[in-house]
Amino acid sequence: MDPATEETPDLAKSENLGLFLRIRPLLQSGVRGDRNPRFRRKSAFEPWFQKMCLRVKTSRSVTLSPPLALERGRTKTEVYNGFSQVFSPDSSQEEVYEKMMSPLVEDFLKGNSGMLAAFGPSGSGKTHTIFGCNSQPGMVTLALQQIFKETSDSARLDLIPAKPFGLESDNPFILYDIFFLLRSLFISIFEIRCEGGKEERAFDLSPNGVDLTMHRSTLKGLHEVVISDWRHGEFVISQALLRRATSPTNTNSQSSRSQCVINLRIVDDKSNGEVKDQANDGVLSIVDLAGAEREKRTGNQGVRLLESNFINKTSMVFCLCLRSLLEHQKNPMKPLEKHFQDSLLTKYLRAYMEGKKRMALILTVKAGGEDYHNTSCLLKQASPYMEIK
Ligand SMILES: Nc1ncnc2c1ncn2[C@@H]1O[C@H](COP(=O)(O)OP(=O)(O)OP(=O)(O)O)[C@@H](O)[C@H]1O
Repeated sequence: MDPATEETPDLAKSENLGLFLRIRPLLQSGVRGDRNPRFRRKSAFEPWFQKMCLRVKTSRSVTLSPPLALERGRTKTEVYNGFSQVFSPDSSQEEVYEKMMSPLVEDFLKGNSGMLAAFGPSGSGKTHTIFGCNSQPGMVTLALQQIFKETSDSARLDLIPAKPFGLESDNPFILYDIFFLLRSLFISIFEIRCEGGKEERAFDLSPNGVDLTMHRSTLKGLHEVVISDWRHGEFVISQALLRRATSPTNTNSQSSRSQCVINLRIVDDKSNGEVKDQANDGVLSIVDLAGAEREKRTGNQGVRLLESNFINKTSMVFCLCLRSLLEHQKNPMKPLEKHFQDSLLTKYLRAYMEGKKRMALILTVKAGGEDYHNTSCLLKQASPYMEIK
């Protein structure tokens, strides 16, 4: 097969962890997001093609080349192959959604749990991918749209012939309401942060949300909001994000300073009044990790530096869990290390860290010459995860 037209593996059938790579477009110098003056000055004189360290080779592989200044040393061009899909800098949110998120949502609508986590250096586009903006809605909004579209479509199919509750109308809004008498969608959203270098803690970001405590892998006190349609869901999330910890740094004008998790849960048969065990419901978790950062690059000091240490530690623990899972799967004699205990996020995501539930990772990277080190570290570290079952 022509490598340029390689097909994305069918995520629903594949047993492997979905590992996606998205390359952020180069933002113009001085545009928010690239604020380190040292790099801005240098790159102003370089032609655009010299600024690129990462290029799409095929739909599933990339070529990483050191910037010219580094090339004189020992480093050379490397190819990273086997991603579920590589998204080029001009890929749209819809394209990313279609290839990466939609199979997880379809699985979720069948009652299965799943998780998508965005992972990558600070400023590489994790938050943009997950939440997007008004003109480019992200994975969460697009997922809500798909959930409400598919559920109202299936309501139409299931309910019109039966004419439930004696309704004669074929008004789709009425049918849609009928559907949600039978099923409800709940959203919860929380962040894990570390204030002033103290112990990490979880905070509910929903209205009237409180501090949360974790018992085993369950958060006590996490509030769920019932969602009536996708716009309502989008509104709840946008309000919650106003409460999320963000700060300007040298690498991102609005850098996330916390790990943020959104959970969607559909509950069936609300009308029969039975209280079901929530543990059996399918939950779709979407995780926006705070971006690992190098001190030299961010120039963080004081509180920002303490936050950085927390962010880097969580990223490291997350990677150690996946590394251990991979080694254990390759050699079952090798025990699965209990790294998940070392951070709140991995404790919460334990089932995923132990390979018991389906997950997908999207690695986000910047392709500028000055991003070579960060991009190279991430690809070296994370590309083996594509072998995880
Ligand atoms: N695909 C994209 N298209 C256009 N702009 C993008 C894209 N990805 C990221 N950006 C822009 O780049 C900047 C940094 O992105 P974002 O805040 O999503 O990074 P991040 O990885 O979440 O960083 P951090 O870990 O510091 O929170 C933002 O201004 C964002 O709008």
